[in-house]
Amino acid sequence: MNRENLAFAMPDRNTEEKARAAVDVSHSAHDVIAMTSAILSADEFELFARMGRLRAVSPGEVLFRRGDSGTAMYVIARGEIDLDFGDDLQVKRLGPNEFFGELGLLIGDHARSADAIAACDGQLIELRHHEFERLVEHDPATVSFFLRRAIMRVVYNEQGLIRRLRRRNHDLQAALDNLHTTTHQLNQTEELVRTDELTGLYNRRGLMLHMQECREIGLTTALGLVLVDCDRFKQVNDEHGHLVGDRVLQSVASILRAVVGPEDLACRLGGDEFCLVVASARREDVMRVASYVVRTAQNLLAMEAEEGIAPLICPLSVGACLVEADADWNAWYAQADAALYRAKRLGGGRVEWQDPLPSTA
Ligand SMILES: Nc1nc2c(ncn2[C@@H]2O[C@H](COP(=O)(O)OP(=O)(O)OP(=O)(O)O)[C@@H](O)[C@H]2O)c(=O)[nH]1
Repeated sequence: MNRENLAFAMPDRNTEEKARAAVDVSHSAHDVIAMTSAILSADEFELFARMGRLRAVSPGEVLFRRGDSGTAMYVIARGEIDLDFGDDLQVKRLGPNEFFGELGLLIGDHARSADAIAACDGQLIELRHHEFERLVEHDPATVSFFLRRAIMRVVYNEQGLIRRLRRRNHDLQAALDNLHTTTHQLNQTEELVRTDELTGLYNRRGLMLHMQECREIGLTTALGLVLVDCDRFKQVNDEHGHLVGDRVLQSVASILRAVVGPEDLACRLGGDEFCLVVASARREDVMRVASYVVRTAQNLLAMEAEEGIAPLICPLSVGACLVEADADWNAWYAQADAALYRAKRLGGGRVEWQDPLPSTA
């Protein structure tokens, strides 16, 4: 190689001193930085310049792409090269006297870990894998120093990568924890939106959402609907106060909770009106549930009367029916309410059944 052409590229005193310092392998921070830098010492540069070939590059020229199999190392004699490691890793810009692609020289057929692209006009020294033996024969001491530097650089880069991965892992874990917390809060909020505050049963909104979900999963079988209304509840409030009235409503909720199966749903529709959606298409199952509700209230009332305590419950009127899962809530309610109305008219504290009403369409 013409040494005059390379005169401009020879490392200056500073660069050389930095690299020389790296020859001393005591592991001070400074040494590690010098050893892991890509700036060649004067000896290294001279050796590579003597044994390699000059290659001119123009801006944007691609030397290799990530994943390409490489068998050459490059030393920058003039100009700048960008190494792009992809993802969100920072592009590394190398300048004069720096080297890259060393694993191509040292081990040959090595998959490149970055794109190498010329940032401007420049000149590179190219050394191929098969020339490695020649380098060793020519100047084993400098090659040995270069090898040590190359290994340290790989280890240093790897440690940097591990640190970055750990940090990213930590960030991901924090984001995941955040997501869990938010999901939990959303679930809690959704639960609150669906729940009646006083009794803990589903509220009307919860019932509507439940019906919507049943339709979305394609539930088409008939269901039982049990409409429950307190008898003379206003009187409880008037005679014993609102708090006692609240406690009575909570007792009704407890009876409903006790009778529902895992597939059924208990709901407070509002005021002193409740309902049960029973997952059965059999009249006898629905009537069993409805009768249990009325009888339990009656039994509790009998106990109260014996003990002469403030009311914990009141008589309940119930209307029961079978409804089509795909019919709308108004049709369900109208059918059950017809039965409930009869139960009230007959004096309350009883169950009435209603077959499907004639269609009004
Ligand atoms: N304590 C209490 N009372 C409520 C609540 N919500 C509604 N009420 C009262 O419940 C009463 C319901 O009265 P009505 O609809 O006349 O029912 P009722 O007195 O049971 O009459 P019948 O159903 O005909 O036997 C009203 O006085 C409402 O103020 C509540 O959350 N707590």
